[in-house]
Order: sequence, then structure tokens, then C-alpha cells
Amino acid sequence: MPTASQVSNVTTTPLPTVLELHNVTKQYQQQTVPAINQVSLQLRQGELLALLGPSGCGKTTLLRTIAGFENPEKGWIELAKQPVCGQGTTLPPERRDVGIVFQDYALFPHLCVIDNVSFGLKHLGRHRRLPNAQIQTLAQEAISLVGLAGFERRYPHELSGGQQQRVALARALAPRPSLVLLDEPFSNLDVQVRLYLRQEVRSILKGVGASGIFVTHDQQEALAIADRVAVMRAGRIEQLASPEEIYEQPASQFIADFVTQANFLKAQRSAGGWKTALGLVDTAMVNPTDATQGMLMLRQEELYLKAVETDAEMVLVICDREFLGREYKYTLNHPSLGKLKARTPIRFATGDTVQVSVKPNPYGLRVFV
Ligand SMILES: Nc1ncnc2c1ncn2[C@@H]1O[C@H](COP(=O)(O)OP(=O)(O)OP(=O)(O)O)[C@@H](O)[C@H]1O
Repeated sequence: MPTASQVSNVTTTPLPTVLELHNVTKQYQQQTVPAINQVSLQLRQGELLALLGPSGCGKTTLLRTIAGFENPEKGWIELAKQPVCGQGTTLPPERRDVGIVFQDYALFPHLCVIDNVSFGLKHLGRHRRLPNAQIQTLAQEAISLVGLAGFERRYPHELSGGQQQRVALARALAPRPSLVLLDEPFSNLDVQVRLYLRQEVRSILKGVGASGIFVTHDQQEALAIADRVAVMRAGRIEQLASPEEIYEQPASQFIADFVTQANFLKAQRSAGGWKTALGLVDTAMVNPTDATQGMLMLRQEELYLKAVETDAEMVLVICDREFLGREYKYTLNHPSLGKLKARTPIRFATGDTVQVSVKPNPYGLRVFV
């Protein structure tokens, strides 16, 4: 594993690839469709990738296949340019130079922190036996790295959930793997701890130059901490791109819906612009497309709300509101349009009537066919 200074010095040259998947397909016996279907991807050294998607789309199966707990029927995987499965090779998990952090921490309750962290170092497989002194040094370094120096003799039940997850991370990092796999690592934690720990895990991985892949079904989490996000649907990767690109240029209506929870309105192109139930939207505000009709995506922040009297034309009613601190999130209702979501700093009360217009944005509105 490279040092932090090595990592920061290599921003101008492309970093080496640590992981490659080539058309990997895994189908469980009881299933009629593959859990992961022809998945290909590359991960560079130090890169943090999020696997994002709805329940059952294959995120965990993909992670488990990379770790070596599942064997794919088709395709192959290389770690550091060495095949680890497929093409006649099957390396067990302990020989893949991969650290794993589970959702439920999976710590040994009868072992204290340092023994939990050392455990993996003592069981690296017969190909990597380490002397005791080195095991102690590596374990201590990993514990310090995750901010738990002084907690070495505590038992898991004497730690908070966030601290237990730090121990799990220390255990994964102690053998200094080039890749760390994290399966929904923050989902058992309180919101505050979760927000804090996710940034910290990112900076710890970046600090040691390890690559990471984490599974999440939380869009904000994926966009907040990953360098790239793979949005999965029914076993396939539907889009693999930076968080900005996923948000600004979603490849499909499914991604736009899942990631940004946008509104979609039927739209028809006419000479004057795109006709929608909310009025005419200027063609210049919409990304160029050959389509003449489709669903116009309107993100929650792209709706402008103006208070009006109930008898005005095209009135929507505020039927729910959430105060988010800097802004409000409103649910609007219209008898024929149904429900729309909008975010704005403007304050309205439940029951207020508003008219909605569309705000331009720098990256353009999108129409999906
Ligand atoms: N051991 C198994 N045996 C049979 N089918 C399985 C097994 N594990 C997962 N599956 C199926 O494979 C598909 C993908 O499951 P997977 O757990 O990878 O999805 P996921 O995206 O991680 O879902 P979640 O977010 O709910 O954890 C699902 O249809 C699931 O029912």
C-alpha cells in the first residue's frame, strides 16, 4: 500500500488500476435471473467507488464476488493485474489482499479491541505468516489510524456503534490491503454518527491510499463521499460516473428518479417550447434532444413556488412540508397532476395555494423518452 505522500504526488500521472471486472455474471441456483449480469468495471488506486441501487439490485452480491465469497459463472476478476477468479483461477478471500467491513461490524464479542484487530493479522493464511511483534505494531497503527488509541483493552460491548465500526475498519486496514470493501458500513449508526463517520472513513482511506468500494442504498451518502458512483439496476450497472455527472446528466429516468428523486412531467415539443401541465417550458432550457415527446425531469430545486389565491389558474396545494434548516421541502398536490416535490428557502404553510413555474439551471433540464 502506498504512503499518503506518494498518493498526493501522483495527481498528474494516472494511478494504477487495482481492480478489474470483465463481464462478471453470478446467478444463484434458486434464481431465474442473474443477481449480477455482465458487470465490468475498473478501479484505480486510491479511488472510492459507491455501489448504489435499490434493494435486490445486486450490490452485495457484487461486493461478495469481488471479496471471493461468491464464484461467478461467467467473466473474470483481476486484482493488481493478477487474476483472482475466472479463467481457471479461484483465489479464496484470505488470499485476495482485500479488507472487508460488514454492516453489523462482525466483531468477536469475547475479544478486546486490539485482539479483534490482530485476529485477521494472525490468520492471513499460510502464505503470509507474520511475527508477533509485527502483528502488534500493525494492529496498534491501525487502531491509532481510526482514532481509537487508548481503547485497546475495551471489549465491543464497552464501545458505541460508531466506535465498533471504527474497530471493524481498523481490522480491515491492519494488513494494509490495496482494496477495502465496505457493505453498508454506516447503516446501523445514528444519523449524526453516520454523517461524521462517513467523511472520516473517506479521509482515512484517502490518507493511506487504499481503494474502497462501499455498498449503499443512500443516494446522498454515495454522492457525498464517493469519487465515482455505479448505479445498479437488476444486476447491471446502469451508469458509472462521478457524483456530479450522475446528478447533472443521469443516463436514464430510473437513475434520475432514484438518485435525485426528481419530478417527471409529460412533455410535448411545440414551436413555442415544451408543453407541460405547468405551462410552456422554453426549449433553450432543455438539453438538446431529437425527441418530440417524453417525460421532462424537474429536480425539486428547479420548481419556483409563488403564493396565489385559490381561484387562480393551475393552483397546487402545499400538503406537506419539512424544514431542512436552510430550506424547506414541500409536497404539492394537484387533482390531475398528482404530487410534486419542491425545495426552496421560501416559507409556506401547509394548506397554502401556490403556482409553480420552472427555473432554468446551468446544466439544462432533461427529457427522457
Ligand atoms: N444466497 C442467495 N441465494 C439466492 N439468491 C440470493 C442470495 N443472495 C442474494 N440473492 C438474490 O440475488 C439478488 C441480489 O441480491 P443482493 O443481496 O445482492 O442485492 P442488494 O442490492 O445488495 O440488496 P439489499 O440492498 O436489499 O441488500 C436478489 O434477488 C436476492 O434475492
